Amino acid sequence: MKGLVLSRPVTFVTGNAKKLEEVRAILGHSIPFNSLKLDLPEQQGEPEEISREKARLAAIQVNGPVLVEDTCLCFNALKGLPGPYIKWFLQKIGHEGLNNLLMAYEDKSAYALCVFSFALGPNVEPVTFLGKTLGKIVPPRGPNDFGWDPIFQPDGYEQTYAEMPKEEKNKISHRYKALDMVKSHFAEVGYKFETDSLI
Ligand SMILES: O=P(O)(O)OP(=O)(O)OP(=O)(O)OC[C@H]1O[C@@H](n2cnc3c(O)ncnc32)[C@H](O)[C@@H]1O
Ligand SMILES: [Mg+2]
Repeated sequence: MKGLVLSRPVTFVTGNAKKLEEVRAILGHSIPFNSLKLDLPEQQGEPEEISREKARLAAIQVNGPVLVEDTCLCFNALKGLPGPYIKWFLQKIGHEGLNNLLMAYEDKSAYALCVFSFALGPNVEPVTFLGKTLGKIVPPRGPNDFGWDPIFQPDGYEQTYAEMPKEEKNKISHRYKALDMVKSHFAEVGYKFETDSLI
């Protein structure tokens, strides 16, 4: 649908202010969007389906074009767990507990996975965009202001996500990579916006 005109900006639906901060920094004005704080139910299942279901629910509530994302932290020694359940693991056992999950394993490697889903509106099948950054789980280092950033050290870096400048994280992160795919999709489809209201 080349050049499809959207009657309103995309609504990025999230309950997480730190995610929103990074999405704003990464997207800039490339896609006109506003944000809506909705704590959508957390589904179970495979990351892509969780993200798609989130978009379906968001599109019904917003009754318009929506963007959502679900983030997973996957430990290779645990065959990808905690994965999409990282939020509960983080809440219940914290950074130390997450390190302890790998105590019995040599393999501390992990990857951060971000799955964005975009739906044009209610009852329109969402499209998903994945971004993955490889790294390893380490004892916490750096400011504790965003989730599991202090325990994730991306491959090729000596710093954890938490220790590195935000601009650096936003150039290499799982969120940056997934949003890059979102931007390419919007460019390919050539969405036009009637309103050019920006966030
Ligand atoms: O409303 P939504 O968008 O769902 O926001 P959320 O906070 O519930 O986020 P998720 O469902 O994606 O759960 C992912 C968990 O991982 C955390 N998280 C997400 N992205 C992160 C990042 O880039 N660095 C560190 N922690 C992150 C987030 O705070 C949650 O605890
Ligand atoms: Mg969530």
